[in-house]
Amino acid sequence: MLASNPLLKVRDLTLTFGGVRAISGLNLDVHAGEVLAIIGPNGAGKTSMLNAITRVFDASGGQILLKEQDLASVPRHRIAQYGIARTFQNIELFDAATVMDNLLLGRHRFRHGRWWQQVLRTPSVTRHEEVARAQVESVIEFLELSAWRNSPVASLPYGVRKIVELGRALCTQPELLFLDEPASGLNPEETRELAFWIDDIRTDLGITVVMVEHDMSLVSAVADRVICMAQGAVLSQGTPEQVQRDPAVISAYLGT
Ligand SMILES: Nc1ncnc2c1ncn2[C@@H]1O[C@H](COP(=O)(O)OP(=O)(O)OP(=O)(O)O)[C@@H](O)[C@H]1O
Repeated sequence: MLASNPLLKVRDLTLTFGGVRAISGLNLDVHAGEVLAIIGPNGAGKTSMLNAITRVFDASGGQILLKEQDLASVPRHRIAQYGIARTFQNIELFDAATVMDNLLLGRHRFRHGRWWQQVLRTPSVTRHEEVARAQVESVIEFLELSAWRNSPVASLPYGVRKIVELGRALCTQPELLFLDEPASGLNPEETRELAFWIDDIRTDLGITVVMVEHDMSLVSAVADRVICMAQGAVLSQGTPEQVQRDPAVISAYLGT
């Protein structure tokens, strides 16, 4: 049974781009400890929803409440401090930098001290750097990335780059993790592996996961709950089976 007090509440959210209404009065809850999948036909507003919650775009109206705290006025660069991390549809990593350096960037929100303490490398700055490295090492171990640790990201297979991006998000030690089409570009075997990682992230690390995903094999394998969006709002929600069988969902996908 779902906890009565959601971790995240989205209420009457609206997002417009010029004359286009990408999100239109969206209401949804995310419960602590769940894996929630957001599905829906192209243009349904899934990525816009994710961008509004993670503050890439300013919503035109409505509320985004994380434990009752409204995120609407939180600047994008501070969202990680609220325990929120995300990955992107098109992987966003520093290609020339190594896996290790990309993961260390994920620790940015924990950077300690004023600029002069950083320059002088005071003991407390050094201590914080050690903690950062230890956290990065634990993520490398968790996601089995040690073989790639010193490789530039540009030299890695696509599927590994996706896991590195997931790792960078984990390095921020989030409470709530958003994944934007994590299976896109992966082959069926990589998608099956991804399902295990997502399950481990929820079970072993206790992180709540919200993923926007088209691949129903991944959704069925890991999602506790599915929300189908259409035209910027929630069309249907339930278990993966319930939503897949909903005639309204079938007709939204068929465009009828
Ligand atoms: N930056 C933008 N500027 C203008 N219009 C946008 C922008 N981003 C999204 N839109 C429009 O908002 C609507 C919702 O798009 P969005 O990308 O959120 O849908 P989606 O459900 O994620 O689609 P897909 O599954 O194809 O990624 C679409 O009509 C889209 O053209």
